[in-house]
Amino acid sequence: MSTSPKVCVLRAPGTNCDIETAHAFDLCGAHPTRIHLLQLLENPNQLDDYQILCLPGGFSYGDDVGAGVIFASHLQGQLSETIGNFLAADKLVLGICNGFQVLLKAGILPGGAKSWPSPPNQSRDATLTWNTNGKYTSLWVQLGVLAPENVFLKGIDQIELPIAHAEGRIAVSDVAVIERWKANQQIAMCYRESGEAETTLQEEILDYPINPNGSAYNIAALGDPTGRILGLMPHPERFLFATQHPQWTRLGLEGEGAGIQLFRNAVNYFE
Ligand SMILES: NC(=O)CC[C@H](N)C(=O)O
Repeated sequence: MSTSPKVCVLRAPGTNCDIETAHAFDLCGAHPTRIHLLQLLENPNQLDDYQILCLPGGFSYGDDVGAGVIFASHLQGQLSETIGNFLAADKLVLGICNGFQVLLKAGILPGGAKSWPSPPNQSRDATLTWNTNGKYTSLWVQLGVLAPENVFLKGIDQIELPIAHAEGRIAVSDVAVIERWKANQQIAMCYRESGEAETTLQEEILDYPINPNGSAYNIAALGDPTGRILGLMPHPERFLFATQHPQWTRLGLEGEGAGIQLFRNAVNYFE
């Protein structure tokens, strides 16, 4: 029996990408509902009704303390058990930009269910921090997929998407972290030059604007070891239609934008 998944698009004060993210899931036949974090805190059990949890982009709590930190502390605190149940089930989690920052700062990534619950103030082996250029940066980037088994990335080899962030640089405590991610197929996407035949993980940090934020190993997205969680800095919900691409006339693009495939893959998982 095929069912359309219910999607909880969880927003907090300062989230600003929830409407278009819900629209992306809607276009793919899912049933998205935008839920405010304060509503979920009042009744955490409502999350059990959903198959996909999506944390959209924006400026939750004004990026005070650090992008995603306050939102993350709510997930680690009052919602710890609810999130734990969600992660343990055969369900999907997607974090886009600020949502990725929340997933990483809460400890939902990189370990997923295995490393939950994740107490606040625990030392982390990776974080998202300020772009090397010290500025909020908004441009289109080329990405290569390195984890084709991640549910969201099925059938995508490379993709062009926009980024818009100030704290998008992946930093890791040491190279052993990268080795572990590599072994578990957790390095989901990397910034790359356009026109290259294949994407390889390379230590050399590619120059701006190819790698727009100076991320270690040019990493743009991470998954958990099961491939059911994805966090990415680029915004797939901003490329649902060809006409959203800045060069759509020159390139002769028509119809859908490439970003919609991530949402469709998530919906197809439940068929
Ligand atoms: N577009 C976003 O989600 C931005 C995330 C975050 N506010 C940052 O600037 O890093």
